[in-house]
Amino acid sequence: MDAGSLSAELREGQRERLREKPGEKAWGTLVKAIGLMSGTSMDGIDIAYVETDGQDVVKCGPSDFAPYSDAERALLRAAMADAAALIGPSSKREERPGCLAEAEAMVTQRHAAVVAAFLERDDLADKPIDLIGFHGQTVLHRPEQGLTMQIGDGVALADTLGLPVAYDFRAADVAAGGEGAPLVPIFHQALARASGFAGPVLIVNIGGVANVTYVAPGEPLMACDVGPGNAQIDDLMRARCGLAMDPQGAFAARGVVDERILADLLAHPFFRARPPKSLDRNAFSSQAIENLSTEDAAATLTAFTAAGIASILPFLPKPPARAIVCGGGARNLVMMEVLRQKLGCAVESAEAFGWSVEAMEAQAFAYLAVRRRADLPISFPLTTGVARPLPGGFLALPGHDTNGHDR
Ligand SMILES: Nc1ncnc2c1ncn2[C@@H]1O[C@H](COP(=O)(O)OP(=O)(O)OP(=O)(O)O)[C@@H](O)[C@H]1O
Ligand SMILES: CC(=O)N[C@H]1[C@@H]2OC[C@@H](O2)[C@@H](O)[C@@H]1O[C@H](C)C(=O)O
Repeated sequence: MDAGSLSAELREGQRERLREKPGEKAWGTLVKAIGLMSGTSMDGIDIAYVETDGQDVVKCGPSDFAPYSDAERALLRAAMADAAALIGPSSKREERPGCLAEAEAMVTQRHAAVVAAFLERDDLADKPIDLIGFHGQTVLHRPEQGLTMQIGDGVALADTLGLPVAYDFRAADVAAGGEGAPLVPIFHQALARASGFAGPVLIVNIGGVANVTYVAPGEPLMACDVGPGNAQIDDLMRARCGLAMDPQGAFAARGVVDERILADLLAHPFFRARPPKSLDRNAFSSQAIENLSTEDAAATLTAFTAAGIASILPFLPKPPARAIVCGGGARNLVMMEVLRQKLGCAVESAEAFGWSVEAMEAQAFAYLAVRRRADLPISFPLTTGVARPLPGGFLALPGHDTNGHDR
């Protein structure tokens, strides 16, 4: 079957479902999509269901999270170290040296299992899925060298699930001279527009790395990575206490910020660089906090993340009227408090607006998959630095090669 007849069959399936449910609102042009995100904190896989036209209409449904085991996380860390071998003028992003091939197979299989389990949910029983958005796991991000690598085999995932899969979303942007990240801003903009905020809004995502999106009526979408997120705090907690994170910021709350070390950390040239800009997970060293107590180190790293986020303020066209925080960092009470001090505006959790703290990125990749299918741009001059709005991602159809060619 070719790509055209497959999508015709999907469209027919969609009509069939609408016929079956006369009482339901006919979301004729909406695509039923699942988004999958394995973020830089490497804590696990977020999965979310979204119905969207890839533009203004976004209906978010159920979501879930599946943690990686310690062994899987160790394999991802080893893959990240092995990916560093690809840095250099002759590097090719298709290469999988060291344990990268094993890690990629694990990532693909775990995602397939997570989707299969998710589809068993009762609340998805009457929602046949049209499309999957598969981010994969970033193991290397060096846009200045034309290199960004997300492992995860989209073609294999499409075959395993028997569903179309959009994947490898960052490559086209980096190939066109962009930063390749962040990509979630166009989704943030859709949410913010639907909420009808009157003034400028700063959406702050605190995952492994922190990034922001600035949305203001009548102004172009603007976004960038802003500094470290939780990754260094997680590394500290794992190394010192065998914990996955600083729960609710409890360690940071008992510590004292080392202002000298904080100032040194903030002297990094990244914070003075104009956006667009993006970061590798391991861009910042944790050496400076090695001699501090765990509590003081956690307090200092938490303040570092919050100050990094605030460092974007001078680059914004107008001061934000409010900041909306998503990503796991929104669960860190100390982080939220320090952000309130540093941003000088109302700082609220995404949940205050009915948005998801945890599932936002997975939802975004469902939305971006739909944009891929519709050939709509996902990156923009003021989000990744790309010269003009650019679509991104490849589409794998079951039994077909990337972008629908028969195998
Ligand atoms: N209850 C909590 N208290 C403190 N920190 C938390 C809590 N829950 C989550 N976190 C932090 O959030 C992190 C996970 O955040 P998130 O899921 O947004 O990351 P991610 O998916 O890797 O994101 P990104 O791709 O944006 O880097 C955890 O590693 C942890 O540091
Ligand atoms: C290269 C890469 O994977 N970057 C991630 C990372 O995690 C947060 C921040 O750094 C952001 O730039 C991006 O992820 C989100 C999902 C994005 O593209 O918007």
